[in-house]
Amino acid sequence: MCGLDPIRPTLAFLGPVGTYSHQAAYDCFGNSVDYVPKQTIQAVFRSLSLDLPLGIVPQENNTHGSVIETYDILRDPAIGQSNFIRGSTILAVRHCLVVRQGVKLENIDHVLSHGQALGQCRSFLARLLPWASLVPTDSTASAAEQISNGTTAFDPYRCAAICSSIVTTVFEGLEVLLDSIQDGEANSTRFYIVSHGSDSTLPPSRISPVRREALLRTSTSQESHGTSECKRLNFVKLIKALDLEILRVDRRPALHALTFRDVYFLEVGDIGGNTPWSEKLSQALQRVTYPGIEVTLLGKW
Ligand SMILES: O=C(O)C(=O)Cc1ccccc1
Repeated sequence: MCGLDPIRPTLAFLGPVGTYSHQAAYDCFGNSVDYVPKQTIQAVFRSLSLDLPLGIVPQENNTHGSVIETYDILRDPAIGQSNFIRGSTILAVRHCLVVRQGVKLENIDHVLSHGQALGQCRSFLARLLPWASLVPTDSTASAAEQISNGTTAFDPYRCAAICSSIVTTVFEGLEVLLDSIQDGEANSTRFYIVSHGSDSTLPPSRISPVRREALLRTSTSQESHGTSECKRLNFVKLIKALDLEILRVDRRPALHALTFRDVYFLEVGDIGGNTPWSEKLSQALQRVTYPGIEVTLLGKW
C-alpha cells in the first residue's frame, strides 16, 4: 500500500485497474479516496480494516441477476458485526470483445471473463462464437491482463476477453474487436459500498441516495438445531411483522448442518412517516425477535 495518501481514505475493489467495480467506485468517490485492487470479491471483504475502511462489490445485474459470490460472502457472521453495507450505486455496463492486436473472430477459441460478464453476453457468444470455450476469471480486467501479458493457460492469440474498452488503455497490445456485445440493451450492474464499522463517515459521494434502505439477513439459528425451537422460518409472518417496504429478496443455502435450510437477504425501504430511519429499523428488528430465528442488520443507508 506504499504511495497512498495517509489522509485520504482507501477503498478496496475487485481489480486489476479497469474493472467495472473500479469504474463504479470512481464514479462515486472520484479522487477523494485511494483505490486498492484486490484479486477477488472475497478478498475485498476480507481486507476491510481500520487501514482500509472502504470497499465496493458487485451485487446484481439487471440481465444476469444476483452476484452469487457476493451473497455467499454476506452469509459470513463478520458482515453485520465488523463490516457493513453502507450504500449502493448503479453502473451502465457496456461490454467489448477485446483481443491481442490483429486477432480476428475466426482465430478465437477461448473467451475469458468474469462469470457475470459471460452470462450477460450469452446470446452474443452463442451467435458469433458458438465453438469457443468459456473460461471464468476473477474479473473482467484480469481476463484482459492475462491475454496482454501471456499468462493464460491458452495461446493468447486464440483468446478474447469480455471487458470494458478501458482495459486497452491499461494493458499493452490489446484492441477492441467488437463493441457493445451485451445481450440486454440497458445492461446495468448495481454495487454495494461496504465499510469496516457501521458509522464511520463516508467520503463525499457524487451519487445521492434515492431512498433510505437497509439489508437484513435472516435464517434459523445454528444454536436452535436439535431443540424444540428449531423451526422453519415463517417468512410471511416475518415480513408482515417487519412492516417495511420489501425491495428485494435473495436466498442462499445456509452454512449450517441442517439440510435445505436457507439464509434470506431482505433489502428493505422506508415506507415514510416522521420516525427516523434508524429508529424505525430497530423497532422492526424488535418485532421479529422470535426464538430460534436470527435476524441481523447488515447495513443501512
Ligand atoms: O469483473 C469486473 O469488472 C467486475 O467489477 C465484476 C463485474 C463483472 C461484470 C459486470 C459487472 C461487474
